[in-house]
Amino acid sequence: MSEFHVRAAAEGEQRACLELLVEALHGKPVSDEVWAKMVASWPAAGKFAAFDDQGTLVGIASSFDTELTVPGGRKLATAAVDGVGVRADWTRRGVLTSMMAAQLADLAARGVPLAALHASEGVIYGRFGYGAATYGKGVVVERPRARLRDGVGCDGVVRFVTPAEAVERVPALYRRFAGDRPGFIARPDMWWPGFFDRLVTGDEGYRVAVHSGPDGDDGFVVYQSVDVRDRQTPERGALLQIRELHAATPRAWAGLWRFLLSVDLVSSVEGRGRPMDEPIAELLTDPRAVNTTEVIDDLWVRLIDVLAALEARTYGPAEPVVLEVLEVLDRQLPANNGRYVVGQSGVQRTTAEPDLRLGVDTLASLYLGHGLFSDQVLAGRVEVLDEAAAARADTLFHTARAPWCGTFF
Ligand SMILES: CC(=O)SCCNC(=O)CCNC(=O)[C@H](O)C(C)(C)COP(=O)(O)OP(=O)(O)OC[C@H]1O[C@@H](n2cnc3c(N)ncnc32)[C@H](O)[C@@H]1OP(=O)(O)O
Repeated sequence: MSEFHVRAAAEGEQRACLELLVEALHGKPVSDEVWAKMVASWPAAGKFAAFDDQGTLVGIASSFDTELTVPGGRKLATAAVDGVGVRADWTRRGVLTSMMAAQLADLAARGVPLAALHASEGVIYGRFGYGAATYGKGVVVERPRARLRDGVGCDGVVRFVTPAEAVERVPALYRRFAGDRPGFIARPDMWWPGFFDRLVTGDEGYRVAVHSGPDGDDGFVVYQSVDVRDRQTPERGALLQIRELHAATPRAWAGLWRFLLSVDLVSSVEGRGRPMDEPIAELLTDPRAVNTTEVIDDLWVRLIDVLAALEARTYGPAEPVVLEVLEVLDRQLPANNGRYVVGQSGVQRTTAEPDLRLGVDTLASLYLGHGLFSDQVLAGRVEVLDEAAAARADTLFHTARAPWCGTFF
């Protein structure tokens, strides 16, 4: 069987890496025009590549450096893993496993405590220590039934901005509230051109509207209008599909929803991957105007440095628990193996007897506040050594707001 080796990608290999990734994801070939737009946001740095014994590229694992907001509001250095692919004639021979090992070792050596990604399939990344840490829901609001309660979202104004204004204003606006919720990531400058080129300044024709409240601009929505009428349903109006809706305050958020639900000739407003706790039904006189159409895993998180990650977040009001954390594969990041006492007054390594024992992938899925230790006990993913401990851990790790990323990378 042919051999392969993995190394950091070198300058000049970026386009081949992108072409391989796009092909693995069944996208269109990378034209010169597309490459010219991508080149600035697709550096060689942060890429591990696999080559066969002829030196031909067969796999790519890419990441960029960013920050992720953890419960309590601290922003922790994070590798956003933004492109993973293995050439179809090289899959299931350990190429991804080798690239993940190289990437994790590099991140650990550089002192990056977290990695995060959006997974193409739910079965790939658990074996590398990732856990599904945030979820999003799909919603469709039937506009004819959707009457807002009196006064909801009335104290601001919404205005369209041109594509050029959007490019100018929206990144700064996003920066103002990017730290708001566990799971948010900072969007580096190189993230935005791809977003605007694809959706706003290119052919897709998304509209961008900005909300202004008493203190100025405080939210924005990016959406497109899809004509779904046909001969059988001439009475139907358009479907508005939200791509992004972010706001600094609940009032700005409500004002943006008011705007979307006020657009004429619209039958429904759809959002995908919205926060699990987004209270749209609460705005309406008839909560049944809102249909939840799907729940999908959003951000997968990997704790590369378990102690640093646990120390960085805050905890709810409960007595401490001692967690025994096991790496999924000992050879990956063995320094993480051990016992940690976790409580409101801090986190330390300990030699005390453990209350709960769990894999680093399970801890990652609970880290940002999604889900309950108790449920993971039922799933056999948390071993209980002290019967009262799971309920304590539930309270310690719970967050008031559901974690959510809301940025696709
Ligand atoms: C963050 C992102 O970019 S997500 C996008 C990920 N990329 C894609 O989905 C593109 C299409 N798929 C691919 O390129 C490849 O199939 C990859 C990257 C998913 C997997 O690469 P491979 O080199 O085949 O993985 P590798 O051989 O190291 O497999 C390791 C283990 O994971 C399993 N595995 C890997 N991919 C899958 C999968 N899609 N479904 C089920 N099991 C899988 C393998 O069976 C193997 O299991 P084992 O250790 O029990 O034998």
